[in-house]
Amino acid sequence: MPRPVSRHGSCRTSTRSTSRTRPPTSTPRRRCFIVASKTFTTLETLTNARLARDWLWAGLQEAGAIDDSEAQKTDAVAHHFVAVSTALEKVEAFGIDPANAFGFWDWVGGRYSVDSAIGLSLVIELGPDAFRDLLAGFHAVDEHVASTPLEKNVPVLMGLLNVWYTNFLGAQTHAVLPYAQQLHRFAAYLQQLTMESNGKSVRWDGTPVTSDTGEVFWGEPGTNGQHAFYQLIHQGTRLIPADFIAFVNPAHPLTDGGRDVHGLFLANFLAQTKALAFGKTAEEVEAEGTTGALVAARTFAGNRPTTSIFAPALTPKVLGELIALYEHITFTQGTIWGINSFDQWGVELGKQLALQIAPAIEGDADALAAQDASTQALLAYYRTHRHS
Ligand SMILES: O=P(O)(O)OC[C@H]1O[C@H](O)[C@H](O)[C@@H](O)[C@@H]1O
Repeated sequence: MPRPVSRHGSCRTSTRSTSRTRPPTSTPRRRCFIVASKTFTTLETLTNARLARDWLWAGLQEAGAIDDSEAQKTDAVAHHFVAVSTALEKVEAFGIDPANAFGFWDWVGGRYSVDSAIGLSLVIELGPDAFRDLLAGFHAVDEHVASTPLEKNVPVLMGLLNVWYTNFLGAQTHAVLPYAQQLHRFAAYLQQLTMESNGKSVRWDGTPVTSDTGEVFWGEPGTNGQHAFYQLIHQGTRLIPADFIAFVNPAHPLTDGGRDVHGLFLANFLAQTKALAFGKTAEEVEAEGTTGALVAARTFAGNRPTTSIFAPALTPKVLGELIALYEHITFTQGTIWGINSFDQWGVELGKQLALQIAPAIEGDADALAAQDASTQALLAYYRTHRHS
């Protein structure tokens, strides 16, 4: 555990972390920064950390709390910053005392780390009880996976279904459609989990895979999607398996003219999955009085696969269960495909190239000359049009 830090107020008294790109406006004396980066090398994270450090120094100097000496600036960082990282020597080089770093294990990939020390900002935001409940949700699903026969093992069955949709029915994408606005970023969360894990084309042994792997995960809250892209899921030419996620009890109960708003809302969830499963035959369309070419346009083939995930309420525990469910689904698919769901060399390449290109953006002639023609042209455009 990091030791408490005080003197300037700082990490012992502050209660909120920040991951904003603009520094907070309140007094720097009361700010504690949590820099969360496993490798402590990620360009965006470290840039934000340096900006926060500059902001802190400037604010403390303006308030007369420190002077411009290196000793006092170093001391300020030691008192106002903690880290969550596995790279303790880099944490120290930044100026954070490694004793003020929450560690975890280097084999925990970012996309699997919210339930590790990386969740520190969540502990602060939600409180330790809620975070414990979140962990209990993860644990419940882990136990289920470890102790349930494969034919009844929910994440295994869902993973196998995804392999079936992808490799036998030709599905390219997978939609996740929560009927809860609080989960409006859940599909984006799952994009890192599933696509970074299973976006691979060679197996563990280096041989090329012989079938498609990792689907494109995407989605939006159902109430938005059903007025937008559901049309393609209902009647398009592509097969799009979809997970519908809904909750019996709403976060904010409301009534409209005496009717439960959430009940009306859930009617949509049930209607959409029913329509996708059973469609509408030409006979049913004609029985409604439709004739001619419109009959075909109003006919729905149905048999579009969906999975309904229905829970009592969106609590921290249920959120933990949901995340763990998808983690195990991802692992199941990766296992069937024989790929390593825990590396991400494609992302690493982008990070390395960004470090090489950054000097070219700043005008370094050698770095510019080292780029390919397309990147050089884009850099030339940038340098021509950049203000000041
Ligand atoms: O925690 P860091 O080392 O800063 O990494 C942050 C992120 O960097 C990359 O984008 C990786 O692909 C992610 O898996 C990781 O979560």
